[in-house]
Amino acid sequence: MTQPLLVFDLDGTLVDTAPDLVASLNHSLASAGVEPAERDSIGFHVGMGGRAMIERAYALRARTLSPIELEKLAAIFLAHYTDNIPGTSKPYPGVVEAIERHKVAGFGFAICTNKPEALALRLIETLGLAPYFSAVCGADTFPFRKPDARHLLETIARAGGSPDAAIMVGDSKTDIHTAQNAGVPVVAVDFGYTDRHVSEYDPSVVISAYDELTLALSNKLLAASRGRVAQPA
Ligand SMILES: O=C(O)COP(=O)(O)O
Ligand SMILES: [Mg+2]
Repeated sequence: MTQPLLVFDLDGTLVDTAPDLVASLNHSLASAGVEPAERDSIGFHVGMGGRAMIERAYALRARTLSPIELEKLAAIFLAHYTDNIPGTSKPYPGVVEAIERHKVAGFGFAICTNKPEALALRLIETLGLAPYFSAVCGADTFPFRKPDARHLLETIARAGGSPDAAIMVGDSKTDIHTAQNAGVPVVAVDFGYTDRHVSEYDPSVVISAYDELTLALSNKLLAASRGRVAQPA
């Protein structure tokens, strides 16, 4: 029997990276003489990568940003973020316990993130989480990325799993649509980085804390999807 698999998104799902992402954003803005941004003003853009955050900060100030300036600031952002990993980033409360109880029950684990793979690896290694994950696939691991179903399906394959024995856990529209495109059930956390409440994207289930990610819930989701063959959109 294929080992059941939990596939986690990273930013906003497994690890709360927002404070460090905003710190690196503000470092890059300072290099251009732009005043710092508040975390709340960046909103869900914090989960969309450095360029999206920089564009958001400039738009809030009605400042123009040329493509060249954007690339320059994005490089400054990335260097600062990389140099400071893990910063103050921490796994969300209860996530390690949820992983542990699934591990004892025979589950494997993978990460499917739109963070660059090297940054994702560095983050989970410095947080001591790397040994749990048999595959860590980022935005640049394949020629496609979430919401393309193949990002999730290839992550599952690398981890030795199967789409009909896998569950995605994510915090955003992108994660939910990726899982839906792949025919994989999806647990949405409601405490991550999202533009609208995750329930609006029709995930299999919404949780507000990791103690709700029980074995009973995972087994129920797997039982419901067993026998269905994933059809990439
Ligand atoms: O960094 C990003 O673009 C988003 O990362 P995530 O897919 O882990 O949420
Ligand atoms: Mg996320």
